[in-house]
Amino acid sequence: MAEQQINVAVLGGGSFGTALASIAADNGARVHQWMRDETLVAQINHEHRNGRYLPHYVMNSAVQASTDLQAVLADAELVLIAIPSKAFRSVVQAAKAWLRPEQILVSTTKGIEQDSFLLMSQVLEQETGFTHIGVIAGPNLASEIADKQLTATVIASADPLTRTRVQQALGCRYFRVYASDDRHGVELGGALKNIYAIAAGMAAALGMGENTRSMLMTRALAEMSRFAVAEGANPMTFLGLAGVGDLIVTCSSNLSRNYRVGYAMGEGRTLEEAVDALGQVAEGVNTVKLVCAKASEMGVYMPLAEGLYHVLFDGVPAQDMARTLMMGEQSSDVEFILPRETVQREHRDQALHNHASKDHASKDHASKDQVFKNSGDKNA
Ligand SMILES: NC(=O)C1=CN([C@@H]2O[C@H](COP(=O)(O)OP(=O)(O)OC[C@H]3O[C@@H](n4cnc5c(N)ncnc54)[C@H](OP(=O)(O)O)[C@@H]3O)[C@@H](O)[C@H]2O)C=CC1
Ligand SMILES: O=C(CO)COP(=O)(O)O
Repeated sequence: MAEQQINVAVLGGGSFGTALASIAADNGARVHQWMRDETLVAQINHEHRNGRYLPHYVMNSAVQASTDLQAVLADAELVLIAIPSKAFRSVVQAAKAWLRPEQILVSTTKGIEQDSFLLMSQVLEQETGFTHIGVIAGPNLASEIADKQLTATVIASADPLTRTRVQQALGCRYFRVYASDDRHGVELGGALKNIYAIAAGMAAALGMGENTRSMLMTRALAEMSRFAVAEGANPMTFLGLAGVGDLIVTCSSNLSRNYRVGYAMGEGRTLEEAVDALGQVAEGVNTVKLVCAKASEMGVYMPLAEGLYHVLFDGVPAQDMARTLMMGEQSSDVEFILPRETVQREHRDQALHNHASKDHASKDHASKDQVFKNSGDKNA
C-alpha cells in the first residue's frame, strides 16, 4: 500500500515498537529502530528476533536496530515513539537535537505524564513545537499483530499530512489504519481503558460472569467519555476503535498486561507482586492514580476508577468494592440522551413527593382521629 518508500524511525525496543517497525518494513519502508539494549540490537540485526519482548516473532529482516539515536533519526520522515509514559519525555529530550520540523512525530504510548497530566503528544508538542504531530491508538495487542492477525488502528492528528503519511506507511494487508482529527479523544481513549482492563482482569479471576464483564465495560465507556468530554474531547470518538474497540480487547484478553495485573491481584497477589511478575509496562496502574486525582479536582464522577483506586492502593477487597458499587445511586444508561442529573433530580422529586404524601396522610390520619375522638366525646 505504501506509495513511495518512506524512511521510518521507531524509538523503543519493546513489544509494540518492534511490531510497528516490522509492519512498516513489511510495507516497504526503510526502518531504523532505536533501543538502549545492545544485546537486543545485535539479536534483531542478526536473528531478526526480539527475544526479550516478542520471543516467537520473526521480524522483517530489513529492520535495522541501533543504540545510536542520531543515526536512527538521520533520514527519518516519520518517527514513531513507543516508549512508556514514565520515560517518554526523557527520550524525546535526548532525541531533540536530531529532530526536524518537517518530520512527522507520532506517539504510540497509552499513558499520562505524572506531574503535568499531559498526554504524550502534548509532551511532543511542548518539547519540539513542531506541527506534524499525531497519535496512534486502537485495539492493537502487539503479540497478535506479530501473528499478523487482522488488526485496525487509528491515526489521530489535526494535521492532514500526518494522517495520510501514517496511513500510507503502516496500512497493509493485515493492518488497517483509520483517520481521526480528535487527537485528544483518541489519546485519552488509549490511556483510560487501561484502568478498566485492570478491573476486568480482577473480575475474571474472581469468577464474575459475562453479564458482569459487559456491565463493567459499558459503564467504563460511560465513565471514560464523561471524563474526556470534561477535558474537551469529542464523545463520538469513544464509539470508534480507540474507544470501545480498545476497551473490548484490553478488558477481554489475557494478552493485555493491564488485564494480567488485575487477574494476578484477583488471584490474591499484591500489586507489587503482580507488577514485578509482569516485567513490562502496565500503564493503567499509574493512570488510575492520576485520573482519580484529576477527576476529583474537576468534579467528574468516576465511581469505577475510584473503586479500583481503593482496591489497588488502600487494600479494599475487590468483592467488597463491587458490592458497594452495585448499591451506588441509581443512574442513567446513556447520559448524552438522559442526563445523570435529570435521573438524580427525578429521584429527589419522588422522595419529596413520598415524604409530602406521608406527611399529608399522617395529618389526615390525625384529623380523622380528632373527629372520631370528638364524636366519641359527643356520644359519651
Ligand atoms: N504492547 C502492546 O500491545 C501495546 C502497547 N502500546 C503502548 O506502547 C507503549 C510502549 O509499550 P511497549 O512497547 O508495549 O512497552 P514494553 O514494556 O514492551 O517496552 C518498553 C520499551 O521502552 C524502553 N524504555 C523504557 N524506559 C526507557 C528509558 N528510560 N530510556 C529508553 N528506553 C526506555 C524499554 O527499553 P528496555 O528494554 O531497555 O527497558 C523497551 O524498549 C506503552 O505506553 C503501551 O501502552 C500500545 C498499543 C499496544
Ligand atoms: O493497548 C493495548 C492493546 O490495544 C495493550 O494493552 P496492554 O498495555 O494492557 O498490554
